[in-house]
Amino acid sequence: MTSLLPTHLAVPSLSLFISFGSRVSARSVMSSNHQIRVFPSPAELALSLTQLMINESQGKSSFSLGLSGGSLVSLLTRELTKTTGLDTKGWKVAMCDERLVPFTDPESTYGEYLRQLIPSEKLSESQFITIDPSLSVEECAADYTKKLREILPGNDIPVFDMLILGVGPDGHTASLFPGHSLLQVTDQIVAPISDSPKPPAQRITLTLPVINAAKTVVFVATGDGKAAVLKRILQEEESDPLPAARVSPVNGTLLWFLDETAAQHLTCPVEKHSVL
Ligand SMILES: O=C(O)[C@H](O)[C@@H](O)[C@H](O)[C@H](O)COP(=O)(O)O
Repeated sequence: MTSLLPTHLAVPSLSLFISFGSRVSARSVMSSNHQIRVFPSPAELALSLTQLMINESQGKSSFSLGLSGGSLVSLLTRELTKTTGLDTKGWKVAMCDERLVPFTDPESTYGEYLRQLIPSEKLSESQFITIDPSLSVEECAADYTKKLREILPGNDIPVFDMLILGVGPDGHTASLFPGHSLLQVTDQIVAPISDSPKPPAQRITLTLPVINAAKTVVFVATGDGKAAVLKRILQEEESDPLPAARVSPVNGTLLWFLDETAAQHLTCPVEKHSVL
């Protein structure tokens, strides 16, 4: 099959287009800037994701990347640490959201990337844009806003090259939770949250305007626990859409990277990929 994506977003893989059923909503229709890719296993997904990151950053003097926490950390770092010939010199890595805890706390997302990634020397600590966990959550969001504006100057809304997001079984993404007032924020690029339903309660998060300004947004979801919510996000037209369903890059590309278990309830068109 010929990919509709720009060549830098095409992933070298055996891919087979399949269309399931007839229940297709506007959200789930694949287009040149919206694709759902399904992999036989999380390992194949991670390999393809790494290839995508390499393709997108190749030949660029700088590559701004936002990473999420949760299960993504080990899925991604396991693959990145064994990738050879990776040129990450220009990479600047921010967090799509971060928990307000010291970096030594196992709950710290940056702390986890640090522990799992730095020993492999694929990235250095200085390439990460980190929060200051000694601040109050409001000050922390303001400080992180300043740091992001420094690395991504020139636009009212900073434009990341790539954001990698997870999705919770409740449909949250980054630290944007269903029904939360942060979903309405339009005048901040980083917002504080003190009542996160997923512990720890205090976090900072990118807001929807900055997520939707990114050039490429990749959602990663694996496992049974995500299957039901993915069907809602990708196939239902809800009057009050779940946070992950509100992600729709204005000028960018939206890619869903799922394993077969997470995609088990989808009846919309998807691309099946196998890279091993
Ligand atoms: O603080 C965090 O945990 C995240 O950054 C969060 O937004 C995560 O991406 C989702 O909760 C999915 O997490 P799982 O993949 O672990 O379910």
